[in-house]
Amino acid sequence: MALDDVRNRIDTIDTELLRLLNERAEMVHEVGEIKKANGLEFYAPEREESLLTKLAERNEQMGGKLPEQSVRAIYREIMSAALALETDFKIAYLGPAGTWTHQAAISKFGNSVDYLPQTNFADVFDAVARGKALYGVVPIENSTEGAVSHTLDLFADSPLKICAQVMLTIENNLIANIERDQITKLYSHPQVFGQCREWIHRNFPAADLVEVSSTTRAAELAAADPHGAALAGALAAELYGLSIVESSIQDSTTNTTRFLVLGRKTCPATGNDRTSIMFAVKDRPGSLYDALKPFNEFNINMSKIESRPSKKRNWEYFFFVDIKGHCTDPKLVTALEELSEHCSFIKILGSYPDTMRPE
Ligand SMILES: O=C(O)C(=O)C[C@]1(C(=O)O)C=C[C@@H](O)C=C1
Repeated sequence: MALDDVRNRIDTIDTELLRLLNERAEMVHEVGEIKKANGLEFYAPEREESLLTKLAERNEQMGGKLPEQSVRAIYREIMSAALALETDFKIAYLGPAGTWTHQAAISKFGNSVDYLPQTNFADVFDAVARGKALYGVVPIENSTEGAVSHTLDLFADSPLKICAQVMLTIENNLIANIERDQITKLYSHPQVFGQCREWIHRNFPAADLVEVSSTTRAAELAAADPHGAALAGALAAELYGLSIVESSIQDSTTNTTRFLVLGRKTCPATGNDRTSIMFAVKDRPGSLYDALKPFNEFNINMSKIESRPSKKRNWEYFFFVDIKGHCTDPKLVTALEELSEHCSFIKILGSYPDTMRPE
């Protein structure tokens, strides 16, 4: 076929696709009206999960040319447009624009919704609690650096629930607008310095390390410093017109950060869920051991445990535990009841799809 003929064929397909997308948008609008009338959540992570899984399966069955990742990316944007049609959809995130949290939020909610950058973790929680944003996105743990303790601490006094998680592969780069041999100062977020510790030791052992509040701020400062460079993502480099001097400098090739989506309600069960809880145990010997025993008894997989000072009383700790399953599963209900007997405080932070696939 001649080039023009193929392009004409593509034009016809695109017109048909557009007609179908608008037909879908009509349906989505109807879903939105039903949700409004019934006070339901507009964002439905469980439905998105099952839809994306089904589409990936169908694509494979039909021997589709598109890789699964592309199908998911295309539908991410279709659903983003759907959410924007259903309501005034705002997402608060740890800003400024260009941070890894911003990228995680976009990878979950797409480009059609509005994003509200916040200056710190508390403001993200606050924006959602006060209804300035429908959802918030915060980092919770990194595969090499561990827990983000700021986020954990904020759950103690928050009414918010976790409704989804986002896994993002983190690629840090050395970015600057000067030559490599002119660099004497490195700007970045402390977590990123931690993720690139060995690389810094090998490449810039004498450089001054300046810790700042975000990788975007690091890029901004590096752009104005004749001897400075930043360790940050590609989006931050683009925002401040910096070049990537060296890409992918993190010590671990599988450097991944897990982010949480916070909202007012948790997510319904999908069959593959994770539940996050926090609790404080009574002050007596063996209480933590006793508290965790029901998980063993009921064969519930515990994937994570962290502890943080409660900040309410000296030497009292909050434990943050993630378990496999949904908080409405009968065996989880019983195990959590048993656990609560050993606790001076317990809170279910939420149940949500346990997708470990990086976006
Ligand atoms: O099915 C729904 O609940 C919708 O709101 C529609 C839709 C979609 O585009 O398919 C959009 C957003 C939701 O998060 C999930 C699915």
